[in-house]
Amino acid sequence: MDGEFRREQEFIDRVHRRVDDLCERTRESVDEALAPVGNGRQALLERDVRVAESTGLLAALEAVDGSLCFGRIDTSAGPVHHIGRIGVRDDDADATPLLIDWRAPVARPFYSATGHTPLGLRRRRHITTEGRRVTALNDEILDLADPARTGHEDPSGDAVLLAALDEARTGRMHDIVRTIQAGQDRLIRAPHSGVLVVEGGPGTGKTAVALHRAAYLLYEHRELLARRAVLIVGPNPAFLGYIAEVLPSLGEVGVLALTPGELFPGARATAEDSPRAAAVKGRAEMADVLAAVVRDHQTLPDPALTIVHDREALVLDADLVRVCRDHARATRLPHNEAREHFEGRLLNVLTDMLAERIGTDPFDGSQLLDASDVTSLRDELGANPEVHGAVDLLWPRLTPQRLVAAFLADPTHLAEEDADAVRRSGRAWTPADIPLLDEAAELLGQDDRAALAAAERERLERVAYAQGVLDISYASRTQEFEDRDDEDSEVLGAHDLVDADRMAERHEEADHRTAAERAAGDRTWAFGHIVVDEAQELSPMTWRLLMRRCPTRSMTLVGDPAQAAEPGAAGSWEMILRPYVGDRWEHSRLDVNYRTPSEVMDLATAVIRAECPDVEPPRSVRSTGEHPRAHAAEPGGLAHAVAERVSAETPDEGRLAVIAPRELHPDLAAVLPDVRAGAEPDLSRPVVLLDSRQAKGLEFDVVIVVEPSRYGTGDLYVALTRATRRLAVVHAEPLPVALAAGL
Ligand SMILES: Nc1ncnc2c1ncn2[C@@H]1O[C@H](COP(=O)(O)OP(=O)(O)OP(=O)(O)O)[C@@H](O)[C@H]1O
Repeated sequence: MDGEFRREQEFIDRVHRRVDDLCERTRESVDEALAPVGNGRQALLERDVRVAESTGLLAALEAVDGSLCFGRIDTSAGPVHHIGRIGVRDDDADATPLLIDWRAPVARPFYSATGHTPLGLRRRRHITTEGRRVTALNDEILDLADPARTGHEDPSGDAVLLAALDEARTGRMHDIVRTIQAGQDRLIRAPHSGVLVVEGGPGTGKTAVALHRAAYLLYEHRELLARRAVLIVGPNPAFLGYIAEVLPSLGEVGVLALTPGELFPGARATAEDSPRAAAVKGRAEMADVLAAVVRDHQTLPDPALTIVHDREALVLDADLVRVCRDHARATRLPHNEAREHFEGRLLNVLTDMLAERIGTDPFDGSQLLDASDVTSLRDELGANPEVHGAVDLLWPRLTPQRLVAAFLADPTHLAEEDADAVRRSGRAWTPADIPLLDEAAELLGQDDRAALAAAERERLERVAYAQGVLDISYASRTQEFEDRDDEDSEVLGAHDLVDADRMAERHEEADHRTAAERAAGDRTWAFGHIVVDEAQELSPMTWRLLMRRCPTRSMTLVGDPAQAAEPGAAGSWEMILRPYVGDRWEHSRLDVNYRTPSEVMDLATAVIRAECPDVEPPRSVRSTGEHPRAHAAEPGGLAHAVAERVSAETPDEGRLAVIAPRELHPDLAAVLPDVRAGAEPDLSRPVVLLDSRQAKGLEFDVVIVVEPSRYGTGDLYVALTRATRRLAVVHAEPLPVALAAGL
């Protein structure tokens, strides 16, 4: 071990000792806090504070164990900074920063300095560790005039990146904090406000950038985002499982990840639509259709309704009810909220009718009832079940589920062929129904205001209580947890981990829900930031839903129109965004493919260009020398040919995916050992069976694409670009022409 190695090892040991120490003290603090305390309010308050502080800090510290420090920058001015997944301070009187969080401004040159623009750096060092042991140093000299050399120089500057890309896949996405490239870094650290669109071909790191950006924003705007949470929308459950560990490993917990089929609390999509039905349901015009459907429930009596009150028959005809309906509609309130106005006006009409009937002097026609008599009459009418029945009939209370289910059973306001496409027989919701439910909820509004007001009163009491807890926490903060204003104020404190709202929620149900968890159950939650992956797939109706969830329009949208399952489903970014943000959005491109070797990418490029000649696929950063191969199966022997390929290609380390049309899955699962066909593939297994939609966003060391002629071009392009090392194609049917030409 040379001197450079030894010094880095000593440094890494020191940081780990410090973190172990912090963990130990934090654990003790949790144990102490959890020990029985008296029933006194003060004791309980203090315990809440300590548990909240300590468990959050512990989670952040434990999440990064083993890969704490990965870089170092030596500045021309002299100071040296070590960069890590979290920031750590020394135990000395000044709490000197030992390790700088990768997101801190001081760390930025580690990612963006070049020989041309060294940003004040002399040298950049990548430190590779296995567990706590330093295994490699890779240095880049950024100030060529500086003669000092360490013997660990990496002249190409990309050895660490290429080694990371060559690693066997695990079925889980890993963070890229060690090797974020300058172009990616710029997007990760782009300002929080506004809409940022990141477009790029397969494997260009769009998902990685979006997730690291979320982590960066949670660091930069942690107060706001811990309170409002970040929503990540990904294409399918397998994808969300795949990315699940990236953010916690970066130390972030204020994140809610959902598929489009989970965006409406209280309903979950479990069925699939035909492409035609999904397209119809996704059109922006569906908002008008649903508004018309709601209006259809605000009916006029035909024939007239008769209400018997005190033996008087009061007749409500269409003209009278129309007046009430116009009045309620003029309030422009959602349907369930406007009902009260309808009911009020209807009662007035009935009261006038009744007063005239029973209160008119038969001799001179004057009104015998005074104002208080009329009020009593109105109250009596208001208690008459027949009046309630009439209101229920003419302006019923509606739930989004009832409204949308009734609409889908008998679709109205649609052209006949569209109605035929969306008419459903089953009861399960599909992903395309979710934005319809949300739209319906907007149109209907709440009808339980009394209950909500009571709940709000209770909540405010709990917030007041929790504020007391936090005030104690602030007054009793230790230096260890104290937040600092300087550039690397990375150690979390109670005020970062909890706020009064969140604390209040804990007391509501004695649970420990984060803002993200609360947001999951609240349709009207306004997120602090929304990240959408595979954004090219979302329909205009889903965009409407998402924009409602983000009134500040702070969003990161990543996608690749060439990978769209239904080309042009939502139109261009401009068409999507203009209605919501005008031209106030930024568009950027990533054009280096970090996943797919050039041999595989060349083939995928030929396939996509055959249909979309204008597509500009990304340039692969690696080549493996292994060309994709086609394997023709005997008639009837497809499954066995696939099984043979799987056994020949399964890597010792890493993952293999068989990507096949859904209808072939039962036959394939029957011949592939340990492989199950199902809606939610288990990516932790060495061999996984998927269809192309399920493979979106994922990657595997080896990919076998089965019967490619059955895919649309977008889906085939996705399937072909999932491999990090090798691709094989197995088919019994003729291959698509462009694919055959490239193999
Ligand atoms: N700077 C980087 N350092 C190391 N690995 C990287 C880097 N950028 C991207 N990668 C890796 O490249 C692979 C592809 O990245 P990612 O999945 O984010 O691409 P994508 O653009 O979302 O792809 P697709 O559109 O095909 O789903 C991942 O394994 C990711 O970790």
